[in-house]
Amino acid sequence: MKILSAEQLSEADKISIEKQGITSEKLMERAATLVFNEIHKRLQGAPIPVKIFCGIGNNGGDGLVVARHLIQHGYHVTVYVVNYSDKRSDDFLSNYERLKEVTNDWPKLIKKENDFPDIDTGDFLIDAIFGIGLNRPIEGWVAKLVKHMNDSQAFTLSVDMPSGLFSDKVPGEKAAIIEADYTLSFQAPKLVFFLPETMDYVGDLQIIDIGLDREFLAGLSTKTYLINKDSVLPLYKQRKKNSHKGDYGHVLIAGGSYGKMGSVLLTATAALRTGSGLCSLYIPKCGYEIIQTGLPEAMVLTDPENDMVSDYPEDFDADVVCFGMGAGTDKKSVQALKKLLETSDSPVVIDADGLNILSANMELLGLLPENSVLTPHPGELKRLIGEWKDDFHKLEMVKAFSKKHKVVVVIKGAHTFTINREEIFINNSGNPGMATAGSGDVLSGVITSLIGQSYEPVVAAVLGVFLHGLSGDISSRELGYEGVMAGDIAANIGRAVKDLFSREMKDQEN
Ligand SMILES: NC(=O)C1=CN([C@@H]2O[C@H](COP(=O)(O)OP(=O)(O)OC[C@H]3O[C@@H](n4cnc5c(N)ncnc54)[C@H](O)[C@@H]3O)[C@@H](O)[C@H]2O)[C@@H](O)CC1
Ligand SMILES: Nc1ncnc2c1ncn2[C@@H]1O[C@H](COP(=O)(O)OP(=O)(O)O)[C@@H](O)[C@H]1O
Ligand SMILES: [K+]
Repeated sequence: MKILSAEQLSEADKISIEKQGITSEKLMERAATLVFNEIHKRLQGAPIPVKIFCGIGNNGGDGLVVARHLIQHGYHVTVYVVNYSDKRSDDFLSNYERLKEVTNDWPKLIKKENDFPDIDTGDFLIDAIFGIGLNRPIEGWVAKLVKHMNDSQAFTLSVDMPSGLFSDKVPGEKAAIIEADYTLSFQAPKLVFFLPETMDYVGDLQIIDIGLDREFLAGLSTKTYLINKDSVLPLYKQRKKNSHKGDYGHVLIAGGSYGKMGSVLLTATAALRTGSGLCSLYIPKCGYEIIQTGLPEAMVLTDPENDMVSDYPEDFDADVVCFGMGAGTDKKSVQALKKLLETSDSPVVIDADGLNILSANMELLGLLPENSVLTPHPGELKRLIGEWKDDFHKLEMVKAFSKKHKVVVVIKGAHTFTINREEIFINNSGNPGMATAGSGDVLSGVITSLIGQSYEPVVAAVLGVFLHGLSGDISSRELGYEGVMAGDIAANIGRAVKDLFSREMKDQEN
């Protein structure tokens, strides 16, 4: 699914109005009626106080349309106009007039702090103050109103965007922003909804298709995508009936150290669960029995060292190598990674201590085979590329890094971002149950396995991250967030693949 900028969305508005021969007021009516429908579906006529805060632009206009429909359906509605200026938009004004059709209660104007209404925790708030038109931070009494709404702890639904969020930049640290419980956003997701610094304001997100011109939307170019089931289904390669283990890749996983053999065990398990034909591990001697007992399906080669890897078997014929989990950063392990990079010309996957070794020995970056995949969490990323000012700056820095070193970078997090040169793929599967030791090791195994099965590295990363998250979702459904362990995520990868094809789940998602 494409992620669009505010400019692209405004342009899509204009074109759709022209091509569909409708007025902007009609488009507002259509969009806001869909918002009303969603609210009505959930509230089912409940007699709770609904307080709608409308700005004076088109986001406020949406709020007025929603208000009209709610009043018509018998809800207990109070409409507030957040009167921060006198420049009301045309469609706001016409919908302000149209409220007369359904009520004699004129909206209450808020012009200063004294006008703020009391808000009870049990109220249902609709935030239609600002949408994609916000062009500077909210200030003065409007900022205090935002705080008043947030402090109330009342359930808050934002129309299009939580007011105070910009679609294309991170607000300042002390900015006033509505903390929505639910956001109903028009037509396309916005990048800020997924960034670590701003995603908490959004609450649960639902994108509403307001029927903008399909042809125009299809032609819009973007380099940023939200990845859901529909995006990954076409990437998946069906197995051939007439095939054998040699067709599904031989992966080699190198790493582990004394006390940290579980990490490579998890990676190798995940690789086999993702369908690798053959899986070998290159580990220190101390791990031999652990792996042979823990994963009889895997083959094991040992390093001359007992406690860490210090070397690399250069004549070993693997389709893809993954290096780093549990490896430590000893000088000897630096040599091991160096030798791997010097001998390999096909893409490798580097995770965990492999990344820490790269950060401390930047000259090794030049040895990375083209299209290698690096899978840092934010801490590892900082060591690798340095500090960023905010999440947008981080994305620019990672794009530059990806271009310079010709690698794919997977920034792990609640929404994992896969960055390939200019392109950004934002993952939309997964849950907080996956915040548990070793789940990153599992992800490396999944991605490595897919590369071994001949997926392009960037495709392996995007599909692998999605499957890993989906497997986490299946695991949490069964075990609860707290109960999920990394091994469960590895164990459920096959179910995640099956789940990709289940229609029922797909329908629930949208
Ligand atoms: N296709 C779509 O996306 C549609 C969008 N519509 C709505 O239109 C909204 C955009 O409307 P507008 O462009 O009128 O903008 P907003 O309603 O988001 O903002 C209102 C105006 O306030 C001013 N402003 C910005 N920041 C301010 C600040 N900090 N303090 C005071 N004033 C400030 C700006 O001049 C802006 O035009 C969308 O978010 C959506 O809710 C719908 O009505 C119809 C379809
Ligand atoms: N709140 C969350 N929601 C979704 N996915 C998460 C969440 N927290 C962690 N994850 C996923 O779990 C994995 C954690 O990886 P990492 O930080 O490397 O952990 P470890 O080093 O213990 O393996 C990543 O793939 C990340 O995207
Ligand atoms: K809003």
